[in-house]
Amino acid sequence: MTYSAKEIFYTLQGEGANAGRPAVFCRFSGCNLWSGREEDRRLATCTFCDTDFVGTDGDGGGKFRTAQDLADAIEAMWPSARPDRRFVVLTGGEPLLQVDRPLVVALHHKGFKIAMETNGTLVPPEGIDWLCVSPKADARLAVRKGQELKLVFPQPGVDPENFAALPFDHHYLQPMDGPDRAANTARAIAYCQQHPQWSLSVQTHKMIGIR
Ligand SMILES: C[S@@+](CC[C@H](N)C(=O)[O-])C[C@H]1O[C@@H](n2cnc3c(N)ncnc32)[C@H](O)[C@@H]1O
Ligand SMILES: Nc1nc2[nH]cc(C(=O)O)c2c(=O)[nH]1
Ligand code: SF4
Ligand SMILES: [Mg+2]
Repeated sequence: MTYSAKEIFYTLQGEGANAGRPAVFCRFSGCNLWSGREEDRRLATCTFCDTDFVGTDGDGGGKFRTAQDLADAIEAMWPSARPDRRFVVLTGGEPLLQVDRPLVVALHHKGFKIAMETNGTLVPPEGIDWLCVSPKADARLAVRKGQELKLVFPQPGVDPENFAALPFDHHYLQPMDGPDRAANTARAIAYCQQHPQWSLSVQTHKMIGIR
């Protein structure tokens, strides 16, 4: 299996329950819900993406011929201190187009806790330690349990109550970024206050100016 990564970088997780935690991010190339080309956005299944996941030309990106090669590249981003705190976030694009058991095994072998950000349309391999599922209005949800459900809000035609009963440890609303971010944030705050099962996830990395 050859893996294509847009970029690999060391930062803090910006979103959800692990916000603030140092993490290596591996952003896989490609997605099953959008080509990543602006001219295709309007007709895509997922239309609000805030991410460039096309190609392998970002910092630390490239093609990795084996799971071992990719795990080595991820390990190289972690500082020498506290190997016991190793934490990687597999994202994209859609990581489940590429993440497989050999990669999970190779990362665990190096002592990484593995988190994943996924749109929930594809079934993950065994062994992901922290699964964050972010449902999209027009896509069938295949992954219906995990640690964190993080719904971008508001999405036309999506009622958060459709997901409230799914067995996740945390249910988050994340305001949709874009031209209406301020209004979307106000609506998400109001929704959480009225439906206290839900908590607000703010994209803290964008506020503090880190990746
Ligand atoms: C870029 S996606 C990559 C992982 C996966 N494809 C997914 O959608 O979950 C990472 C996270 O950013 C969220 N996201 C994407 N565009 C966003 C936007 N415009 N505003 C807020 N969150 C957004 C996604 O819903 C997801 O939780
Ligand atoms: N700092 C930081 N935190 C994030 N959490 C989820 C992200 C993503 O793009 O998947 C992301 C990201 O791109 N940067
Ligand atoms: S599913 Fe995720 S990566 Fe794909 S277009 Fe939507 S937000 Fe972006
Ligand atoms: Mg992001």
